[in-house]
Amino acid sequence: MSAVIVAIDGPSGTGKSSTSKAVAEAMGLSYLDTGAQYRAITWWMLSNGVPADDAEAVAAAAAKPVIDSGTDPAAPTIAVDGTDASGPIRSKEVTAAVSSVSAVPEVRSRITALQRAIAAEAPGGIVVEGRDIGTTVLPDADLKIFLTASPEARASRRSGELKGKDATDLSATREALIKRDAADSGRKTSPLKKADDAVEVDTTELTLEQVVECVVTLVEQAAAAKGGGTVGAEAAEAADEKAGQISK
Ligand SMILES: Nc1ncnc2c1ncn2[C@@H]1O[C@H](COP(=O)(O)OP(=O)(O)O)[C@@H](O)[C@H]1O
Ligand SMILES: Nc1ccn([C@@H]2O[C@H](COP(=O)(O)OP(=O)(O)O)[C@@H](O)[C@H]2O)c(=O)n1
Repeated sequence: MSAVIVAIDGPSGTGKSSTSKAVAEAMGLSYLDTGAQYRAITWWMLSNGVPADDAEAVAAAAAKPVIDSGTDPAAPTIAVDGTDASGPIRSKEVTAAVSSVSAVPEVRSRITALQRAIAAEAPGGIVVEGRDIGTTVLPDADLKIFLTASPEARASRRSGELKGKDATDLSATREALIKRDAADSGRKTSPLKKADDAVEVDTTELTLEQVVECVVTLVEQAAAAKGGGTVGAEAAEAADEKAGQISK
C-alpha cells in the first residue's frame, strides 16, 4: 500500500502551518514544518557566533548542527543538538536572519536531504509545508498546493499573533513580510515559487476551516487517483467530519 505525499507551499502568513497540521491530523498523515528546520539552523548559527549574512561562514558550518523534527501533527517538535528549539526559533532575531541563512546552497542541500529522508520514512504518508517542496524537495508529490493571500490579510494574521499589537506593529509586520517574501522569491537556489502542477488556493477571503475543507477534499481526490492510497472511504469520511469541526 502506497502512502500519499502532499506538498504545501506559499509565502508567510498564507496559512501553511495551520492548514497542514489540521489536514494531516484529520487524515492520519505525518506533518513536517520545513520552515522550522531553516529557523533551527539559523538559531544555531546565531547562537554559535556565525554571522547570518556571511554566506561563506554559514556554508562552512552548515553540516554541524544536528536537526531533529518530530512529525506528529498534534505535537510537532524541533530540536537542535538534542535541545528543544521550538521557542527560540520564533524570535525576531531568527525571523530577521532566516532568509539569508536559507539562501546558502550548502544549507539547502543538507536540509533538503533531511526532508526527503523524513518523507520517505513516513509510514502512512505526510504533509510537508514550506517554500520549495513542490518544485524541488518532492517534485513527485501526489498533490501540490500553493497557498496565497493578500499582503494585508497576511500581515493582519501575523500581527494578530503578537501581544499588545497596534498600528505600528501591523505596518512593521507587513514590511518585514514583504521583505522576507522578496528575499525568498529572489534567491538563486530553490526560490519560493508555485510548481507548474500545483493547485493555487487564495485564502484571503476564506476562513481557516474553509481552507482545511478544501485541502482535505483535494487530498482525498489525490489518494483516490493514486489508487491503493492510505486514505480510504472510512478515513475520508472521518476526515470530512473532523474538518467541519476545526474552527478559526
Ligand atoms: N484562512 C485564514 N483566515 C484567518 N486566519 C488564518 C487563516 N489561515 C491561517 N490563519 C492564521 O494566520 C496566522 C498565520 O498562519 P500560519 O498557518 O502560521 O501561516 P504560514 O505557515 O503560511 O506562515 C495564524 O495565526 C493562523 O491561525
Ligand atoms: N522550504 C522552505 C521553508 C522555509 N524556508 C525559509 O525559512 C523561513 C521561515 O519559514 P517559515 O515557514 O517558518 O516562515 P513563516 O511563514 O511561518 O513565518 C522562510 O522565510 C524561508 O527563508 C525556505 O527557504 N524553504
